[in-house]
Amino acid sequence: MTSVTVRVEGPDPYDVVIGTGVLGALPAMVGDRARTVAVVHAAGLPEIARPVVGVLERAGHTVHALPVPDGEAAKDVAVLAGLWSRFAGLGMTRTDAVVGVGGGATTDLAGFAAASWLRGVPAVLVPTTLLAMVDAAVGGKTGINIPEGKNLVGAFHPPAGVVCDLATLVTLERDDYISGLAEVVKAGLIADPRILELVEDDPEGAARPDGPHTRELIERAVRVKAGVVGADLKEAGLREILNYGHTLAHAIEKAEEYRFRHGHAVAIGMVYAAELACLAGRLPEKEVDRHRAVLTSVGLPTSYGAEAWPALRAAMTIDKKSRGSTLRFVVLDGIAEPGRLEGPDEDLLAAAYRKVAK
Ligand SMILES: NC(=O)c1ccc[n+]([C@@H]2O[C@H](COP(=O)([O-])OP(=O)(O)OC[C@H]3O[C@@H](n4cnc5c(N)ncnc54)[C@H](O)[C@@H]3O)[C@@H](O)[C@H]2O)c1
Ligand SMILES: O=C(O)C(=O)C[C@@H](O)[C@H](O)[C@H](O)COP(=O)(O)O
Ligand SMILES: [Zn+2]
Repeated sequence: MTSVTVRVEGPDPYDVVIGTGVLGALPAMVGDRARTVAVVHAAGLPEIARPVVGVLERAGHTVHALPVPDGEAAKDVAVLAGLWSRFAGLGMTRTDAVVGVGGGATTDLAGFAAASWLRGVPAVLVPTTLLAMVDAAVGGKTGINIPEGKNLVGAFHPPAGVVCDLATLVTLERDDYISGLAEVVKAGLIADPRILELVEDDPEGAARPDGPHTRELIERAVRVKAGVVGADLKEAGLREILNYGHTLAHAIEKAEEYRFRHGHAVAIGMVYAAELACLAGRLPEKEVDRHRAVLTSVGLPTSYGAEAWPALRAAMTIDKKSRGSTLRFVVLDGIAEPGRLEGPDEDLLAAAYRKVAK
């Protein structure tokens, strides 16, 4: 199968290579200057990390595999501090490199470890979940969680390259694959309606890594992300659209102590944002119905407990899009027409939540 390369523009442009058996692209991204390469990988994925280590060793690097906890548990300050100690022990200098292998949690952690070590060393990312391929590994947002909130500590640190080997997706748990579809659908809702049509025409196929349109869905979502972050790396404005659904989603993740899949939370959050826009007279009801239908069709949730509202409302206050005490939401005025809703009143916020509450 041939590969496709998506270029991400910005201060330091880089490539996202998508295909099967594409690890050969890694050495050029890591570069000749790196003597030591730290391969930070999810502990449960040694068989995926092994070929990464192998390809880099054959390219002449001294490679160290550094396992970290699987999933969201990796995005923790103690895990990050452990990596700093390992980097110190390996004598890593600014010409050395970090390679992150795993889902979005692992690439967020590895990226932040690279951003913070010596104030910044190169990071190359090898995402192994759908969500990490289409979203987390692209764009340079890195970070960890703290008990007070999701991704509250981090840095913008674009990778030197991203390699998406589609072969890795076959071992993903079904719910983890479906979680990634939420970010794919998000890309469709904010920018590329063809994504929505592909999912709506064959939701069962969209929910499998061997589906007929998997590659096109991934490529389209990566192109949406690349286009946005290439124009606005540091989220001065445009990039906020990638946060569609995330204001409520991050509050749900915090309430669930980060044991709730990110994509599942984003699915609920996007329906909430759609309900908000509808109640504010900006989005027709039929488009809210379309949100629910497309997300439900692939097995994503669209509702959450009614009793959770006070805690969720409190958690939304420190969303990164807030300015002072003013909450700001990404909303849609139509499909692929993102806008902002600033300082909605409390009755509107609560009324929209009642529409997603179960
Ligand atoms: N930086 C960004 O721009 C950005 C964008 C979107 C999401 N994120 C973050 O990404 C995280 C979610 O990422 P995720 O959905 O990939 O979840 P994840 O990283 O938690 O991975 C889910 C599970 O799948 C396992 N796994 C990974 N690859 C596998 C494979 N090929 N086969 C079998 N198992 C595999 C992981 O070890 C983990 O247990 C969240 O922390 C979210 O905040 C970041
Ligand atoms: O890349 C972005 O920008 C996004 O907002 C993408 C989101 O899917 C992602 O979950 C991101 O990590 C959320 O960022 P945050 O700034 O709200 O923590
Ligand atoms: Zn997200």
